[in-house]
Amino acid sequence: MVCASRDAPRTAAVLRMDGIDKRFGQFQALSDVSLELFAGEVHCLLGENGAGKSTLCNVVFGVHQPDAGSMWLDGAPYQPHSPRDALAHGIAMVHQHFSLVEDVSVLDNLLLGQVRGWLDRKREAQRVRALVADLGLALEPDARVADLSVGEKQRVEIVKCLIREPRLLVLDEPTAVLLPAEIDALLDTCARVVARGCAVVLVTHKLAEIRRIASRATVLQSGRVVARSSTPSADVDTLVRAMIQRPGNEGHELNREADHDAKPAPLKPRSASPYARPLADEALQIDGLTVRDADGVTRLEDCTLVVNRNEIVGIAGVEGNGQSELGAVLAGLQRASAGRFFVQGKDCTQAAPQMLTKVGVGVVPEDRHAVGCVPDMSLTENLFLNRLDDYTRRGFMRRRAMRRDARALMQRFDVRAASPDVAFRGLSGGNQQKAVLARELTLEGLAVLVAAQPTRGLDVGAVAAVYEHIRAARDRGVGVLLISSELDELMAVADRVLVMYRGRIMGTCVPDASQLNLQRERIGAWMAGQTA
Ligand SMILES: Nc1ncnc2c1ncn2[C@@H]1O[C@H](COP(=O)(O)OP(=O)(O)OP(=O)(O)O)[C@@H](O)[C@H]1O
Repeated sequence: MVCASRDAPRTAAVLRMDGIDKRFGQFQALSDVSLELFAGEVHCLLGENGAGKSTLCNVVFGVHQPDAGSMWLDGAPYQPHSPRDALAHGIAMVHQHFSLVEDVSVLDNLLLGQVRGWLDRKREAQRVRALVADLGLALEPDARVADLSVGEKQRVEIVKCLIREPRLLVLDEPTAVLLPAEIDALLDTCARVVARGCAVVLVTHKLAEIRRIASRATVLQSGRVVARSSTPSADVDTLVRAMIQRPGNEGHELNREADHDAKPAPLKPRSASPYARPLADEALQIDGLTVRDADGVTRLEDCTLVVNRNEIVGIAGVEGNGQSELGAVLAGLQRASAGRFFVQGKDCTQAAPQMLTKVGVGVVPEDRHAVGCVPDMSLTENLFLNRLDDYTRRGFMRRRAMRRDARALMQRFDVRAASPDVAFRGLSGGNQQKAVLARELTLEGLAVLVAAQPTRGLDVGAVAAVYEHIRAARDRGVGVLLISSELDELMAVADRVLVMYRGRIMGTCVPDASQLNLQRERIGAWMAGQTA
């Protein structure tokens, strides 16, 4: 546990922001935000999805220019007109989404845009190795980025920033896609970085991270600062309350308070029998699905399982153990090398995504940016992407009807955006996720929902709402396959949990609150490949 930064001596702020306003069209994303960031400190930025955290980071990093207010860097006026300008001023940022070139090496990615003229690769590789060792990170400069895990890619992004020796490092939700061990490593890196005198801004929804690392915290709500703390680990409850409270409905919002890690659904005791719920017919039947990659490596092996109507089946496992391939095959995005799957008895093994939509398969993909949306289209179009035909008459789009229905979906799923007409790429990360969920959960004739990491990047309130939507779908007869790397989530929501390891199903467990510790141990062993 590292907390060296907490008592760092106070000096003048590295960066001071005074009365920052930012509008997108008519939408006020930031209002009168003032903030001070100090060397040797981790400053956590908190707030619901769409509160303005990324926008604020982007103002600091020169992606957006503020409409009002001023910034001061080490006491001098600071008005970055581009990220390049921010970098030149010693400010670096890791965004929510990776910006690496997949087909080249780690080293090439690290040096991209930095080196002009002749490059001494050997010397640069040594410099990278030294920095990486100093930060306690495991990273091989010659590895190809495409072969790295998500956690390793995140490390490359961070090293890419640190190699420039910034005085301020902005990390916009860097842990959303990481596994627990990777998060630990990242927080240790943060602690080391601040110990060297750097200031760090960390955007996070995870309360354990605030407790562990934050020197200071600021809460944004609807673009305004609503709370600050210089002792965040002691004030977590108050900060969460400030984050989710709305003027006029405090009582209601406080019910959503959660003093744990952004996964607020309580664990409810369950019946010991997996079949206490009346079993109707099978929604999804998977029979011996096998996926081999281009190199002939088996990624998914002889996967056989059934998801019944009115049932949520969870798939647990460390990421990279075949879950992605299973999700991709069921979404029609990848062909199986062997085996078949049936949706309500119909063989869909060769079906394309459009056909799967027709037979009632909703898919929340793990990477919504790659397959779940079209960023340049509007929010409305993305909400109805899989049913645009329903809104087309004689070759014309019925835009008014679409907009009306989009508004209704936005309200029902709490998708917060200035209007249904905004470009999807303009939505906050969490609101994009909510929009994809809204589209898939409201698919007409939904029979099977395949949801991979559906709560990734969502705030505490939104996570609870997603669990409710998934349970409601189950209760109206949908069979849900919930793929998640969060064991707590699966134990709270799923009726059965299957554990995958190296492409195989290792075991099944019916979550039971009275045996939770025992079950977690067993699942942990399966996740590590132990069968006994
Ligand atoms: N380029 C843009 N164009 C239009 N609106 C935008 C743009 N960028 C952000 N917004 C809007 O500003 C608001 C704040 O978004 P922001 O991404 O800053 O939220 P956030 O707090 O980071 O949320 P999350 O936790 O979901 O990532 C959102 O309503 C979003 O739709």
